[in-house]
Amino acid sequence: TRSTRPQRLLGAVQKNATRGDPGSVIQAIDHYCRNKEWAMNVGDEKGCILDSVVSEVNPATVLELGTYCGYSTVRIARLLPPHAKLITLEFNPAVAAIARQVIAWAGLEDKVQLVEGASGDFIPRIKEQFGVKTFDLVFLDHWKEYYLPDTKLMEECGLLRKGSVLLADNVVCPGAPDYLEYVRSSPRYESRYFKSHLEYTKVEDGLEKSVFLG
Ligand SMILES: O=C(NCCCCCn1ccc2cnccc21)c1cc(-c2ccc(F)cc2)cc(O)c1O
Ligand SMILES: [Mg+2]
Repeated sequence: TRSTRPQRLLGAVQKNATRGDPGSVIQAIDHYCRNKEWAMNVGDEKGCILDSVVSEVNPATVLELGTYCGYSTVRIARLLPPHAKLITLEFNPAVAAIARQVIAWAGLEDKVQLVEGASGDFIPRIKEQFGVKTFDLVFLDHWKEYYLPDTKLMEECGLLRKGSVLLADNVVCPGAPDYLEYVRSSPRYESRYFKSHLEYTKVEDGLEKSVFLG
């Protein structure tokens, strides 16, 4: 049977990237998705904005909602300090299996814990199951209609502290209008939009960075 897009993306990594070299994994994915076959990675342009936010926050604990093939997981994990932890959640087991191999090819498996499941079930269990108190950084890149309910759930579960940073992908395309309205109007967040483009295209998109004020 025909291979899947994630399988073909992994093939491009194994063919073109050097084991243990996260930069070459990032480059291999971007080259493949720009020249051969589009895929919904955060991409190189928004990826640079992601890099700058990760470097600024210098997080000890990171939550990523929406692993996909592990592109943004690799981008984030390669910048983390030695004992920092990144928990990433993927809904689709077949996609998660690809992401594990991409993360391993980059040599970053020790910094990353990939969990399979749905955010609504997973978020209330994080404290108890993963021994995490609060997250310094959350990267939202899963179902766009889940951004708002999951943010409220993280608040309710006490997973955010004064200064926690939420960074949301795709707030313009596909869009997360209710989430944007919430973080931009709530007195509990200081929000800023980083204008960019939908990965590998000229279509407008951007990242919304929102600092939780407690
Ligand atoms: O849909 C997107 N991502 C989400 C994929 C599914 C996530 C499923 N999932 C993972 C963890 C998890 C936990 N709980 C519940 C569900 C969960 C996405 C789409 C586009 C896009 C597509 C077509 C187009 F024409 C323009 C733009 C671009 C992006 O950058 C995207 O990120
Ligand atoms: Mg995205």
